[in-house]
Amino acid sequence: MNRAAMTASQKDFENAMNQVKLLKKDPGNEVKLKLYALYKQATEGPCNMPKPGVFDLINKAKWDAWNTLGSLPKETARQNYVDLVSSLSSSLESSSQVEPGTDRKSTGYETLMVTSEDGITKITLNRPAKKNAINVEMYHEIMRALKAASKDDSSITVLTGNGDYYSSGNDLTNFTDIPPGGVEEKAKNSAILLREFVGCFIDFPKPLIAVVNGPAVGISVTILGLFDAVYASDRATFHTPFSHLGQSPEGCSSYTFLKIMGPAKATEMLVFGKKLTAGEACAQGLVTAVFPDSTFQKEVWTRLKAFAKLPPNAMRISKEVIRNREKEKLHAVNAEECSVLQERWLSDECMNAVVNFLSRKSKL
Ligand SMILES: CCCCC/C=C/C(=O)SCCNC(=O)CCNC(=O)[C@H](O)C(C)(C)COP(=O)(O)OP(=O)(O)OC[C@H]1O[C@@H](n2cnc3c(N)ncnc32)[C@H](O)[C@@H]1OP(=O)(O)O
Repeated sequence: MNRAAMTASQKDFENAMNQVKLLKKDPGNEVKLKLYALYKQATEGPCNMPKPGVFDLINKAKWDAWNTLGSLPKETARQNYVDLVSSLSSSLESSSQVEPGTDRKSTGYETLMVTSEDGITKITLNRPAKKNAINVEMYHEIMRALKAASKDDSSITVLTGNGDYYSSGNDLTNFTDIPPGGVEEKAKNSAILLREFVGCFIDFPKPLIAVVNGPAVGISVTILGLFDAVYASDRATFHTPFSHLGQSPEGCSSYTFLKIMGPAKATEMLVFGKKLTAGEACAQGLVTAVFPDSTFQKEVWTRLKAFAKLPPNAMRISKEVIRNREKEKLHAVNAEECSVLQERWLSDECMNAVVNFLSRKSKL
């Protein structure tokens, strides 16, 4: 009897492991850690591995989850794993039944909303609960959306944010997903991703407009120098706290900001991390126009719809004439900024700043 139950449980365990691979929705980090811990306990018994170092955030979280299970018997861990997967499968299935074919699914983007209407392709950063922080998936999706927009039949392209923030910049948890090659490989991959991401903005062929609906931080600010117009709500702020984060400027801002506002003002922002109000950013040339938050959407979209009626080829060619002679320079600046950052990401200053944010010791 006992033996039959154990055999059945082992089979269920294997089925459950397969079911996890087939889950359509990500169950979230907390659940994934529980699954990991139960799997390790069920297959290897109690955790007797040395505790990973403080910077090895992912392995430390895994170790903590496993270690918490103490001396839980292997069979119980196996059963708990099976129960957790079964509850997970039914809850994820039922939630997808409640919202069949939502907008996000139909557009094929997880972190963005992309619409095309009235000659305008609108790309909306859509992680409002995380202040539209740009995670790795969002970097890839923005590049995909820009490539699609460059070829669609819209005249202009707009980037904006959903919720109270435009974007809080790079998602600092991007730094916690360390590949087998360690932090050096992570820094190298991030530099490659960043270079490709910024390159898409440098090369974007149509008028590109930022509708800055709220505060903007880090890379969401620096790339504004590559936009053709920037409209801001008077609630928006512009903040590039690179020194606070042990990092250095990107998005070609080491070149564009100097041209836009001059070296003294650019240094205040990029080196000393001075946060600008929308009015200040407009006075310094980073922002095209500022509108009261209460009428922001109405005024901006009226203006954009009028722009989108202009002859698209003329706009595209005018942008080419204005921007093309700078392109080579911008790509060179982008490459240099990424290689400097690759080193910075490995510095104690940067690692401490990320750990402080993740352990909620510091906010901007
Ligand atoms: C691979 C390419 C790299 C490119 C290099 C790019 C560099 C940069 O962009 S540097 C700038 C990085 N950004 C930051 O340092 C901002 C960090 N965030 C904050 O300081 C604050 O969250 C805030 C001031 C933006 C907002 O504060 P508050 O209004 O108090 O809201 P919360 O802190 O409670 O945020 C809500 C929720 O969102 C999460 N979150 C916000 N920003 C980020 C972020 N940048 N990365 C990761 N997560 C972020 C925050 O953790 C909260 O999450 P929960 O605790 O789960 O609710």
